[in-house]
Amino acid sequence: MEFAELQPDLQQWIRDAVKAGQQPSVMVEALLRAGYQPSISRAVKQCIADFGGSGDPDCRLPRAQADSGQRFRLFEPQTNNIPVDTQRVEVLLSLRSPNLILFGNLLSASECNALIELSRPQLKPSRVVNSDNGAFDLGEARTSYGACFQRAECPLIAAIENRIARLLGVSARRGEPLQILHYERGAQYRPHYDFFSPERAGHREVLSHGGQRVGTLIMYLNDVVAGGATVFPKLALEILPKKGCGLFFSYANERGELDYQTLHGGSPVGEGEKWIATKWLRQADYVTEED
Ligand SMILES: O=C(O)CCC(=O)C(=O)O
Ligand SMILES: [Fe+2]
Repeated sequence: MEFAELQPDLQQWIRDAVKAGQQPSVMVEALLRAGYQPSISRAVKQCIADFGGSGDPDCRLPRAQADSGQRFRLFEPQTNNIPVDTQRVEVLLSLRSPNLILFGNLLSASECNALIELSRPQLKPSRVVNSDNGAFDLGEARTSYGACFQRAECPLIAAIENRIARLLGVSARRGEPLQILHYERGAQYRPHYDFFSPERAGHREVLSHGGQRVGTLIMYLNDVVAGGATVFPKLALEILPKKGCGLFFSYANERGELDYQTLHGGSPVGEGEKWIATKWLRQADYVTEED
């Protein structure tokens, strides 16, 4: 059993034990007693190899992840009840290929409301990266309004980012700034890919900060009266927004290649309004000139 394939909370348990200097044999024994298969010892060995040295394990990437380039670890939940700090996160849907998980109860209602109020005064028309020249263009492909928050910009954002990091087993430093989007009635985000095309000149600059994007987490901040689903046209899948839920998907298939099945968009809001918060995750730490 590979360490990278374990549930995030089990990974965390093993990392914490390694960090605390626990003997591998004692850890394996405890895991076997808890009902894990003997192959769990392999995962423990990998964790020691990756995190056994000095430094804070939470801030380093497991080697398996770092080596695998664009491939995001397959997130395979074993339970639909994952306690992460203040929330009991539920798993409502899990798809292996592409890897896509719908989480319930990821954010509390008051966190959703607070994120909306925080961004209201800062909303500006959304832009898309022009793949030819790297400029951030306005366009009818995206008719929402957005606001952006630097990592850990305030305690609320930091708490949410830390929760995401623990849930997905990924350092918060790999996250881009949190983006809040507001769609009014009729507004939409046409189907697109969240990853960058390395061969397009305009994407080279964005790739220089932390490499390729590997996954997206869309958090729904309100209930939409009608429409506004996140749609995956190639999968014939529609996810209707529900306050507090989170939709995670990663873009690499089993061979580590970018998966074009992850084409997705926000369909037009039919009635009411739609608010989401998006966290994109990179291959490596996301750093900008300000860092
Ligand atoms: O509005 C949606 O549901 C999709 C948003 C999206 O694709 C994104 O933020 O990258
Ligand atoms: Fe997207």
